[in-house]
Amino acid sequence: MTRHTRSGDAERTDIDLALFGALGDLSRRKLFPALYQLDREGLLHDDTRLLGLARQDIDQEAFRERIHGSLKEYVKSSELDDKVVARFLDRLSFLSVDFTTVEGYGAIAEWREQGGQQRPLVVYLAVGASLYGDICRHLEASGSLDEQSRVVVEKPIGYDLESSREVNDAVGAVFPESRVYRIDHYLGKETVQNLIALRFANPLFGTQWNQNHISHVEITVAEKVGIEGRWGYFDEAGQLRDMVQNHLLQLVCLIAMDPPANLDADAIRDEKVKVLKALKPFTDDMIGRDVVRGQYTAGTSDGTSVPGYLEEEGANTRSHTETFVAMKTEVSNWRWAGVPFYLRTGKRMPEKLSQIVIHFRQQPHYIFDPDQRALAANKLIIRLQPEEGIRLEVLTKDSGLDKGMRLRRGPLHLDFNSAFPKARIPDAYERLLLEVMKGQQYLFVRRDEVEHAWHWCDELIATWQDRDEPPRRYPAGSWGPVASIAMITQDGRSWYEDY
Ligand SMILES: NC(=O)C1=CN([C@@H]2O[C@H](COP(=O)(O)OP(=O)(O)OC[C@H]3O[C@@H](n4cnc5c(N)ncnc54)[C@H](OP(=O)(O)O)[C@@H]3O)[C@@H](O)[C@H]2O)C=CC1
Ligand SMILES: O=C1O[C@H](COP(=O)(O)O)[C@@H](O)[C@H](O)[C@H]1O
Repeated sequence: MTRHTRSGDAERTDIDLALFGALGDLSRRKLFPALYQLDREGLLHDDTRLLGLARQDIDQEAFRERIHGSLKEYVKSSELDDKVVARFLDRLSFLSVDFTTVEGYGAIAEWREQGGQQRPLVVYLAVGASLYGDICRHLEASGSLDEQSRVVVEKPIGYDLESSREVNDAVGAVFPESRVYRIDHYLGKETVQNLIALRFANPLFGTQWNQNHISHVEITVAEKVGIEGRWGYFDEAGQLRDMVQNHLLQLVCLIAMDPPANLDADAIRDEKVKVLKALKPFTDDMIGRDVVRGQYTAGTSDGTSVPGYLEEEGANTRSHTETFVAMKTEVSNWRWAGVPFYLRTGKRMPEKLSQIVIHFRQQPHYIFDPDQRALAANKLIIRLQPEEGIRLEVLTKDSGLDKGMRLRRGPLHLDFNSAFPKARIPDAYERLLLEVMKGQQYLFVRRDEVEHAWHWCDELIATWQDRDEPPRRYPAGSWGPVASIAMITQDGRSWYEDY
């Protein structure tokens, strides 16, 4: 078993991994490339075995060929090492199973036995949530599990609070919470984890992190892509369920939470739950003023014409599903009362950009040029992607004999790529898979977090539905509906645009 230390060192953990949905998009694009990278970094135990499961009836060789193809497509050629590729492919086996019937599951127990020694089984469910219950039950019934087995489940966990409870109940009937790993891949991103280090390792920020010193917080998660051929899924969900319920609310939690007593998973997750419980519910009049829903129309992306949402393949041309949301919310507690959190996320924006901007308050008494007053506040910009880094905007005197005491805004900049040039920034799934293997849950979402997040979103969606308003249009390649700019300017502020 793994010995975990606070410095992150861990012996390589010997596990068996059973990947359900091994021929799907997520496995191809993310999971196999991430597992390969772990092997390349020497983080997979020599004896670790990987079993792919899907419906298609293909043999071992064809499976390995497919996975080799995925590595060639999704791993940089400079990172493909023939020796490691051969070793990695050698770990793979494949089983064709219909996940909905118990018959095929006996072969999984046999594969476990062939492996000889008793190593923990990690079950990764890279399939739709409607299959989670069947898979867990059949695994148990076929004797494939023991008290060390753990399960990894993908988002979305349901469609609303009620359906998420059904999914969690079905998984929980077989696996106790301490062995359930709910993925939110944003928690695996390097800079997101850095939020914990930044806030709780630096006294400078620790003492300033509250409503006395911070005027407002901005979170932007802009995507350049549209819905990528996923109309069926996306139109049911919309951007609120697809991005806000999980990724953006997790970011809010990490910014707003109180310091945990230690770095144990439950200490961190207890604090996150308190934030979710303190999110201010939206009333009908707040929705009209503080929330903007948008849907993209035809426009351009990287200079090329792209269709609008309603012209995407498979579209229902009357859909009111939102592809953009901007909102002002608040965490109603002593630390944050009166501090707006402005969130926005959308598809088909001009660029892929995820960043958090912490706006500090101005000095209580201002003594410089009145024309420069708007400049006079520090900002902390935490860039999640691309070009991960942290920048603190500070004010200094503009140099030159003729400048008097004119102020100049300048950055104290920590760009991870240039500060740590040899360190490859791992993909989120690499970090998350490694933590599952080590049996560490702090980067995974606990059931009550999911449920509080759904509760808050469900109330918002119910009010939207009562209002029955169509989303506002924005052309693909823009920063969203004009109303999202008006929403923040009504408070005398603007979205941070120094990209
Ligand atoms: N794709 C992505 O980028 C992301 C996906 N997710 C989540 O990950 C999960 C998987 O998504 P994705 O990879 O896109 O899905 P896909 O539809 O691309 O893949 C599904 C996989 O499951 C297998 N499968 C489905 N039903 C059965 C069945 N009854 N019996 C056996 N095998 C079955 C398919 O096998 P076969 O090919 O043989 O039919 C296929 O390998 C979903 O929950 C999704 O929401 C989350 C975040 C991002
Ligand atoms: O979970 C999801 O995330 C992606 C965006 O992830 P990122 O790591 O590229 O920022 C989003 O496109 C997708 O719709 C959503 O399901």
